[in-house]
Amino acid sequence: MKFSQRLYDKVKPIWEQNHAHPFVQGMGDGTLAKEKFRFYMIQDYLYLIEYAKVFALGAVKATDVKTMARFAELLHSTLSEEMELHRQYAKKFGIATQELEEAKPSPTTLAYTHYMLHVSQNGTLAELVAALLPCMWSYWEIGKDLAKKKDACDHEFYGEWITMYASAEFGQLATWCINLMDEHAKGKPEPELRKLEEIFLNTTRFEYMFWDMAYHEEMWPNNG
Ligand SMILES: Cc1ncc(CO)c(N)n1
Repeated sequence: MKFSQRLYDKVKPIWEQNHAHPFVQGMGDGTLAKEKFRFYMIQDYLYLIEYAKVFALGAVKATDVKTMARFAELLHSTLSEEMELHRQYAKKFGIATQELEEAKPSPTTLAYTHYMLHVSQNGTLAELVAALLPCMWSYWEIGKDLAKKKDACDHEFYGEWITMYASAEFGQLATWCINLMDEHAKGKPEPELRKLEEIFLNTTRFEYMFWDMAYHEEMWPNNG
């Protein structure tokens, strides 16, 4: 069995919870409150700034030029394409550039991004890939799932989001990451595989928490 299949089986129940989450379902049927999506967009923009740095670290840790180039492409496409989607949404939702740039991360955004950066800075390339894989893979799965729903891709607010994450281009990036994980897991002893599995599980848990944080527009307690 491929290592990625083992990872998938391990987190399947959590991914099912992601798909069933009212935030995700609300994007799919178009009923999600705009305020919640606005909150999500701002937090996700902050998330992507840190996430892009994980790709930069991937380029640093890559041991061949081809992998290095691919990480550089991912860094570029995150900054110019994925974050451009967010900037366009910000315009649509009346979020000024200044508000976007001055926004502060919620506890969940901070914990999630810091965990990913910690693993990426201190771990092996395989550990870095295990940390970022749930982000790409689970968004692609959610995108494809929502795109199947009637009219979802044409929705005034959520259609562009669904179209981007369901796209073949995004799918190719996710597939590349899945293959890279399998390549780097090959021949590794069981204790190392268990460590990779734990990292993958942790960022999967954070993905769920991110949806939940957005749905509840959760910042620090006591308005602090
Ligand atoms: C929280 C989160 N996970 C994954 C992605 C996909 O890149 C994203 N934009 N945001």
